[in-house]
Amino acid sequence: MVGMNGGGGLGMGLAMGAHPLLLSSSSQLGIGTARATLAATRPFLGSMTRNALAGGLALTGHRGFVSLPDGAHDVGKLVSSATEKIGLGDNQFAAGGFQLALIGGILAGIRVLGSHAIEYLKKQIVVTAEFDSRDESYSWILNWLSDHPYSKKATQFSVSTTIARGAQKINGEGGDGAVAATYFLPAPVALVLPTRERVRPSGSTVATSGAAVENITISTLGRSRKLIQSLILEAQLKFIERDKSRTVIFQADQYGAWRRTKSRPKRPLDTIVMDPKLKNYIVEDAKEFFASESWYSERGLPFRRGLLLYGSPGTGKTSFIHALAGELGLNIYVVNLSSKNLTDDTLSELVSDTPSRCLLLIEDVDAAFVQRESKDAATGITFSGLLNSVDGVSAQEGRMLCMTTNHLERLDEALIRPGRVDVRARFGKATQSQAEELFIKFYPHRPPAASDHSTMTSTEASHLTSDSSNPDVKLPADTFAESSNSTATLSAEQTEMLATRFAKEIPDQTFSIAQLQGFLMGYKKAPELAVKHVKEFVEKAGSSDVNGTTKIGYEEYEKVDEE
Ligand SMILES: Nc1ncnc2c1ncn2[C@@H]1O[C@H](COP(=O)(O)OP(=O)(O)OP(=O)(O)O)[C@@H](O)[C@H]1O
Repeated sequence: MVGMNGGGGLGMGLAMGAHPLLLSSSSQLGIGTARATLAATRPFLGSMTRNALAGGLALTGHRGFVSLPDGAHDVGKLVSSATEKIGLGDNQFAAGGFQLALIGGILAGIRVLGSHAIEYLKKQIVVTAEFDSRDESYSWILNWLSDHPYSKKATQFSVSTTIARGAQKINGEGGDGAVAATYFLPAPVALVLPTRERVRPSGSTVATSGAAVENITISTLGRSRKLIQSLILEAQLKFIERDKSRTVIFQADQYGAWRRTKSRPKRPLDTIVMDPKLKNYIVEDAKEFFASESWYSERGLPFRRGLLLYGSPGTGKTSFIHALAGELGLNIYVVNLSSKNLTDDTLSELVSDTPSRCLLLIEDVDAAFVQRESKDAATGITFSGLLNSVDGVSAQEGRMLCMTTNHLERLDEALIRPGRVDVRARFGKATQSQAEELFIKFYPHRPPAASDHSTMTSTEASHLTSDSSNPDVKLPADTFAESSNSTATLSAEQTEMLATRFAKEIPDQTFSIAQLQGFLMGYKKAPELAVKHVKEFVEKAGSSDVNGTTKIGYEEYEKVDEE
């Protein structure tokens, strides 16, 4: 390789001999001798060529220019006779320039031919596969490389916060944490000749392109593709195996292609607080849909289903779709209609590029359009473009379109007509029983035991909550045992009692689950304090103090935590 590069440098230098700049420079360096020689006698043109050649070499920084290879003499003779033939022999300057150009051309030709020959040879003896970071196969290979034994010995790493899988995790995965996940990715060493390269897509600049693109190239010696094929298959299977317990989320990138953005552990359906009948209906409907492809094809119906979830912010629409995807074992493809990069064509391509079994999610579908009018002139998509993508001929069979909106009334009827939307579900604010359910799910508790002596009596519990507005209320001593995590000491019965008291204070269908959850977050380890302060929270609702995240009685909480 080094040799090839060295040769390349020499060829370049000589090819540049045809360049006027090099010609004039050459004059300074060695052409004086050449001119004298030329003036004396033409048969010495060869030596002029040699001098010019030496000048060119000197300019390229080549140290060995004084000892030219023998072949150069032959080239010189060839060039001299060519100069004679085209009648430039009388004009020294023209002849000199022509000679330099010719030599440069010949040697550049040799160099190009040489690199072609090497490329050809490489193709004969090396099989190469290239993986682009814009494609999912890149993640398979990265994952495979990072798991491979050689990577454990790797001494070079790159650190990434954008690759959600396929690397040794050092800090929480997939956008759930406050700090971006960070991974050690082994830099490839010679195994089957993998190389990794960071490139910027052609035509883009630092200012215009976002992230640079990376390539991994894997080469194996020999002519058989089998090794690389089995490696790719192994990498893919390994990756799929890892994904089984996770929901992968894809988003359109700036080039209009799907890009895996994160993967999350599957969200269990029972973490979603909602009307159980509605939950069950949607889940069963989706399961039935995915199991009835032949039913659709027998009737000539497009094998697609549309689901529209509408309701106030923070009522669980998006969370439910994530849980549904987990339940069905599908990945989610998210389209952001407000994206400036999205045009009718890219949307149509994206929709047709989704896999045959997936959830296609368009969030806040009202955000881009009010009725048929585009909200923002800069949005590249039209209403008819959206409709065409949703149900055009290119729309992928076997996918479920899920749309969410906070404003059903703003949607054009055409978008939500049967055929495009088959199931509409309203997500309302929390009922009292949902507030109670949320409380129980929020605080972990011991499973009920036959003889539980440490349980709080119902009198204690009612004393606590009936006096919840009283700051001097005495909390039962055993509720806050030695552990700083007081919830660990609560039995199921205690938690249920507290939950009932909590829910009693929550007015029906006034707060979203997100708001209530935000309030409880202020008392992560102290359910009793949550109950104590819930009345205050409700009274202050609507004021800027209560946005669902304010910690009321923070100092008190800290005190409890220290005990
Ligand atoms: N019904 C629910 N069950 C469980 N958690 C919920 C529920 N509703 C909201 N949450 C919690 O509140 C947060 C926001 O919920 P989510 O994004 O699903 O609401 P949304 O209805 O999609 O809101 P938006 O309309 O603003 O997008 C999440 O952390 C979620 O866990």
